[in-house]
Order: sequence, then structure tokens, then C-alpha cells
Amino acid sequence: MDSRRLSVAHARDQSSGNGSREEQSEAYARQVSSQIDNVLKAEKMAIKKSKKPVKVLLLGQSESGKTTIIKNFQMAYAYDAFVEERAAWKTVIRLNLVRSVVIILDAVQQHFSQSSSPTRRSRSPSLFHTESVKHSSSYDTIPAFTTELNRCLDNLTPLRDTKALLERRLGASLDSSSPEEIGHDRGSNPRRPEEFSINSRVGWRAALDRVKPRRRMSESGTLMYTQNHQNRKRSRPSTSSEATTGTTQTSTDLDECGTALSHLAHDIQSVWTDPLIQTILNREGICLEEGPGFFLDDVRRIASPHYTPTDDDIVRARLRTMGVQEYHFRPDNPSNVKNNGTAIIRQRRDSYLGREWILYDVGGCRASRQVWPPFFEHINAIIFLAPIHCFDERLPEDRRINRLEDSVSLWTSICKNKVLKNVQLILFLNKCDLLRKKIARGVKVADYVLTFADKSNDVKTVAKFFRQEFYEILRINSLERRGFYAYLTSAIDTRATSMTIIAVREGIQRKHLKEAEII
Ligand SMILES: Nc1nc2c(ncn2[C@@H]2O[C@H](COP(=O)(O)OP(=O)(O)OP(=O)(O)O)[C@@H](O)[C@H]2O)c(=O)[nH]1
Ligand SMILES: [Mg+2]
Repeated sequence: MDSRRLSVAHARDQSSGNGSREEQSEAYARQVSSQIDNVLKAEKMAIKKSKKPVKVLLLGQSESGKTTIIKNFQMAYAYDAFVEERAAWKTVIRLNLVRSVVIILDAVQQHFSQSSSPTRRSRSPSLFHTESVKHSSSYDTIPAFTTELNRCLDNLTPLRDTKALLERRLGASLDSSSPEEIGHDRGSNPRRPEEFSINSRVGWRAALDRVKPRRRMSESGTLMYTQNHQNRKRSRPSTSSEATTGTTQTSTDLDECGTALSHLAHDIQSVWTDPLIQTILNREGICLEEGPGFFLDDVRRIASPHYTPTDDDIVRARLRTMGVQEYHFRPDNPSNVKNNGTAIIRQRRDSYLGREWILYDVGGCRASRQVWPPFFEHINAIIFLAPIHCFDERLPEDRRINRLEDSVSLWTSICKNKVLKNVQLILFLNKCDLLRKKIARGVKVADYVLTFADKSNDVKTVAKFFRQEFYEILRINSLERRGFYAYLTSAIDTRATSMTIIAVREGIQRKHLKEAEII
């Protein structure tokens, strides 16, 4: 029995045999007893509450870095599971590489189709004929294609088929962007051929599983399972013979793609580093280095038959998310808990150890956003990603909309959402490394953001300015007073991001402890 009840019973015994004093005493005892009941009930509730998983939703426009942040969480708290996926990421990384090559081929094709020279058309036996450029008045300043460059470009043409095959093998669903949506914008990265994505019926992790070497999954990872919300019922598990045949075919195809790539590594590198190609890409406004899934500088390593992706490669790989994916972690390892409180607080905090965290990763493109609201109901925190470098870019899915404006309007709607009024909002102003590069290239923020006016165009001032803008939006639109937690991040810098993740985890946990009245 609880010791507080014992002392009340003892007080009651001592007061017996004394008329009205006895009644008073009994009333008092009843009152104390009921107070104790309430305290016990509250504690029970708090413990129950503390056992609930922490649910965190990652939001932000497409390519803001949501999945990349999830990978950082995996590296920090489910490294075994992260390592399990290494072999499967190889295919995605190679697909990213091939896609970059196809973007170059398209840009060269575009370059030729823009030329009005009849000589070019009549004299070009192949798309990349040398002489044609020489006779083009509008391309006088572009150096001539060498025979060697033509040969390399011709050799790379079959990579279009390789790309299609890799996508098919990964269970691809191609983005149905119309040609109008793949517009031209000199301020950004305008050529956006249809982007590979795994649709929610398949689930990208499931797709990755399909191309993994066949071996039993280890149970050692703390990543417990991933579930695809939208189509759980629709997907039919394949029979073992189907799975075996499919997997054999898939690995044969992938082996062939790997061999083709290793034979073409030299040509890819020659094309990528050719000054003429660089000029054409420049003219087309294409900056592949700053785009998602850029691996052209690592072509020899990635095309090697013995290639195994590094952690950094996996974090830099691009696989667009569609639908909702959830990730389960148990990050509260006893060694992570700082011994910074009194014994009782420590003891109570310890009851949190082993608590489950669920992170929800959603697709950020406009068409995917309607699946977000059902997740608002039961979440504890939102990590909102706003790419800070994209003030001069447009949405790939709608070329009329500026990417920064899109981020700002999303952030505004999250801040003012009634259902989210008590939810902790954490802002990641991501892609700071790209902001640095862009500013170094001489891009002026004031040319795109009028309110930036004549402020100094350096990274620190720009970052401070955007941080303040997002803060003002939160302050003005929040229905309840709430704290502003903002971080400047470069999600591909895993070391720096791991520190941010620790701070974010502790911040979310502190709010929980507070809500459960533990501290
Ligand atoms: N340079 C740089 N690249 C980043 C950064 N964060 C993410 N990326 C890259 O940007 C690309 C897109 O990131 P994702 O995490 O797939 O973006 P997402 O928000 O999940 O996009 P959707 O799934 O389409 O909603 C990937 O290739 C990442 O490696 C960053 O801070 N700096
Ligand atoms: Mg994603």
C-alpha cells in the first residue's frame, strides 16, 4: 500500500474516541485520501503519457531535404538499418548519375535544335556532328565539337535506355510533368526531365529491398519497420517463385547496367569536363553541381564494378518521396541521457528511456500535399524544411511559382493552422552550403527579394534576414504563443547535422516531459 495512505490511517487511529474532533478528523482524512488519489491518478496518467511514442512530421516543399534529414536520424539512431540499405542505394546513386548524363544529352540536343543553321541539319550524320557548330552564326562563340567529343556523346546515347531500365527495375513511376512544366529559368536549374520517383503503391524502401542482394535482414537495427500508409491493403505480396524470378531478372539487368556504366566511365568524364559542354550547360542555365543527386565528379568511383556507396553518397542520393513513409526509432539510449538533475528528476527521466519515436516523411511536391493534414492530429512536433538558397528558383512542378514564396506560404499555413496550435514547430533553413555557393557566384538576393533592399549580400546577412522573416511569420500567425526554434542546416553535412539532431531531440523531449508534468 502507498506510504501516504498508511500515515493517514495512522492519524485516523490516533483521533478515535473524541466526538466532534473525531468527525473533523475523519473528514480531514477523507480529504487527504482523495488528494492522494488525485496525485496517484495524475502520476499514472503521466507515466502512461510518457510511454506514448513521440511523433514528428517532416514537412516542406519537394527537394527541401526531408528525406535527407531522415537519413541523418537513421545514421544517428539506427545505423545498423542504415547500413543494411547500402547495397540497395547503389542502384539509386547510379540512376542519379545516369540521369545527369541524360540531362547533358538533352541540353546538347536542345542546343542543336535551337540553331537555325540548315547546314547543321543537312550535314550532321549524328546529333553531335562537329562541323555543324562552326557554321552556325548564333553559336559563333562556342568552340567546335571535336571528333572525340562527338564520339563520346554518341557512345553515351544508350544511357537513355539504361536510365529507363533502372527506373523500371526500381518500380518507377515517372513524374508526369508536361513539357511546359519543364521550363527555362536562367536563375535556377531549369531543365527538369521527368523525375524518377517511387510511387506510394510500391514504397521506396520496398523498391530498394527488391534490388538488394538476397540475404536475411538483421534484427540488430533499431529501425523497426517502415510502413506505407496509403496502399497497405492494395499491395499483394508476391509469391516466392515470382519474387525469385523477378529478383534474378532484376539483378541480371542491374549487373548489365553496372557493366555498361563501367565501360562508359571515361566517356562520361570526358563529356562532363569538356569546356564546350560546360558552355552549353551554362547557356541553358543548368547547374548540375547544385542540383539533387549530383555524382558526376565521382563517376570513376561510382562506375567501378567494386563500388560500394559511402555514407555521404547515400545522404546525397536523390529519390523523390511520394505518399507517406514512417520510421521508428528508439533514440533514448541511457548513455545519451545527461546526468544534470536531482535524483528524482533523473529517476523520472529514466522512465522515458526506450521510448519510441516515429518520424513521418512525406512527399513535398504540390500534388502530394493533400496527404499531409490527416497527420496533423496526433503529432508532437513538426520539422519544417525551407531551402534557403532557392530565392531565385521556381518550382519544378509549377514554373510560375517562386520556390521561396512557396516555402513562405507553406510555413504561414502551418503556423496559423488551428489543429497545430500546440504543436512544436522546428524550422530548418536548409541548403546553406548552396546559398554560400550561389552568393559566391554573384547572385544578388535583392534582385529577387524586394524587402532585402540594400543589405549586404553576404551569407551571414542573408541567413539572418530569412531567419527573421520566418520568425515574423510565426509570431504574427500563431494562435498561441510559441517558441521559435530555427536552425541553419546543410543536411548533406552529416557531422554538423548530427549536432542539430541531438539539440532537436532534446528540445522535443523537454517539451514532452513538461507536458507530462515530469519536470
Ligand atoms: N547541397 C545540399 N544538398 C542537399 C541538402 N539537403 C538535401 N540535399 C539534397 O537535395 C536532394 C533532395 O533532398 P530530399 O531529401 O530528397 O528532398 P525531399 O524534401 O525529401 O523531397 P521530396 O521527397 O520530393 O518531397 C537530395 O539529393 C539531397 O541529397 C543540403 O543541405 N545541401
Ligand atoms: Mg523525400
